[in-house]
Amino acid sequence: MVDRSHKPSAISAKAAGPQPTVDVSDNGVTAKLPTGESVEVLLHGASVISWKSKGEVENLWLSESAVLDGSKPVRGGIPVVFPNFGPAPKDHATSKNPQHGFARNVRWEFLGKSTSEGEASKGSDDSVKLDFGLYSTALSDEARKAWPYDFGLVYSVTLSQEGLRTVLNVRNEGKEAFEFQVLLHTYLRVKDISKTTINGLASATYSDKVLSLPTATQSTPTLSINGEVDRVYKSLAQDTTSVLEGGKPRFDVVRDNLVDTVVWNPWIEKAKGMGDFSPKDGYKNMLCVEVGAVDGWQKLDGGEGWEGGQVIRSLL
Ligand SMILES: O=P(O)(O)OC[C@H]1O[C@@H](O)[C@H](O)[C@@H](O)[C@@H]1O
Repeated sequence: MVDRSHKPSAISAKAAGPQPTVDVSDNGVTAKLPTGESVEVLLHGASVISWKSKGEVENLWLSESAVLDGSKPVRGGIPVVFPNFGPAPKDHATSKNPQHGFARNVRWEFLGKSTSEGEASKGSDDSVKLDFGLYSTALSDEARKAWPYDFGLVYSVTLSQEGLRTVLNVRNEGKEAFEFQVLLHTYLRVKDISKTTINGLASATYSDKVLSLPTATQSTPTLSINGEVDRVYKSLAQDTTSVLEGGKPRFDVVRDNLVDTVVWNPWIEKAKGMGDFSPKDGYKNMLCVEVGAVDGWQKLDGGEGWEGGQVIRSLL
């Protein structure tokens, strides 16, 4: 029977409510939820450059002199590191690639958005997912020569009230196997690095680039940052790394199919040496907690796929 009561159904009542907005420009994509959260992604490197929680709190640190015109990687936000982490090793197929690979330094394609309505009964929120793609066919001849594999990357950035999810899907579109590393180089914004601590790394093995130590063990349950830090924590048992401010939870960074985490803060001298790092005392307001698969290599046979990512929760 046709319902002529004109009572809105639960579904249409929800659909009639405010919807997420997505603005696409030549340079990037911005999405905003009706509850106030927002995310901004540059097509250059598919770099997330802003993620705000309800109340307009910016969660990511972006250098005031970050170069956003596509001529170099973005200093801040979340650059995507692929297919090599750090300087490419001489004896590997990535050896001709730049530091941290090419993905953060090329223009990606916006593939589209999808929105989903939350269901209170399942404890889920409204969310908006933005998909970005990068294919070997879009690389310059020079970049293709340096790393001559056929690949397809899809990077999905999902904004919800719960937090920000960023997931990278890698496909080997060719016949020949290739090896890669992945890192989501997240610059978290903190109020005061001297009051910031990190939990979730206890007893983990790490390499320390500042002290040139190939192997060390995290002896304290909590890590404080009192100087330059550049460590690769490997094969972490816990999937969550927590950042606290003044002892209060500020961020949870949850890894999915990624077992390593880099902790980086350049401190005074290294910050001075980076032309695109400002203000120069900006190291006091940032902390990189970078989830990845960077210890050794992921091997992907022709036609195969791999996926890994993170959810960052802002706990204010
Ligand atoms: O200056 P880049 O290439 O963005 O790299 C920044 C830092 O990135 C971190 O992931 C590395 O562990 C550091 O060694 C490096 O200095």
